[in-house]
Amino acid sequence: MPALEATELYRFYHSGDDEVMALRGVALTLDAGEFAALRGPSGSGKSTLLACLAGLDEPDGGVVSVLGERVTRRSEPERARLRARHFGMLMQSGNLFEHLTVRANIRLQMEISGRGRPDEIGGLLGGLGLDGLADALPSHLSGGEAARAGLAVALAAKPAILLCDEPTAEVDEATEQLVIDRLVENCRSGAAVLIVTHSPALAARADRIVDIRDGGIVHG
Ligand SMILES: Nc1ncnc2c1ncn2[C@@H]1O[C@H](COP(=O)(O)OP(=O)(O)OP(=O)(O)O)[C@@H](O)[C@H]1O
Repeated sequence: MPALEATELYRFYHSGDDEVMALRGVALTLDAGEFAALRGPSGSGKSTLLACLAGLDEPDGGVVSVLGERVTRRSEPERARLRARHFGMLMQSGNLFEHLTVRANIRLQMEISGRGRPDEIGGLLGGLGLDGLADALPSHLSGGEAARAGLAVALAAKPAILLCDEPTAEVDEATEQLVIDRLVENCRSGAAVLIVTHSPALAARADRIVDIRDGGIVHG
């Protein structure tokens, strides 16, 4: 059984009289232990796809299943339960509660998912080059630090499926390698990993490249 399976996903947006077809019949299967990089130009549908896969957005057509359980066409509380149980997510923004420290954000994720231990937080942050920032508030972090703190939250519960939107967008090369190493590590421990990225270094470490154009997968 695949970790994540999407069939015939469609998503339309309306603005005024215009209709944008953000996803047009996307099919994607991701196995446990597989590391896939999702590439595509701006506006091609990458963030929309991630949101639909994670059950953060409801597609207008198609089905998403996680470990054999359907995510689509369920109530928000049911989708939230599936997200907490199976997913780690890093989106382009909104990954951290601004009034909570980095440590408290990670603890909250551990509590919601029922997995991970507070004594692991130091190691998690150290592994992402965030030593000394456990007690910082998100507003005191740089863009790159906030993305890595969001990634620490996503990794905290050792999710079966990890979905990340450009985790290395704002970091230097050495830090990028650190982030890639953590992603690969999680994948080797059995997670299915899908990363939206423009980074050649990250794509080079992926088992598989998925290319999306105009809401349709053209390769992978
Ligand atoms: N809430 C929305 N309302 C209307 N149109 C939207 C909305 N969200 C996305 N779109 C449109 O859907 C298409 C896909 O957007 P999406 O954000 O998924 O692309 P992307 O590949 O992630 O882009 P980027 O790399 O710039 O983040 C674009 O044409 C975008 O303008």
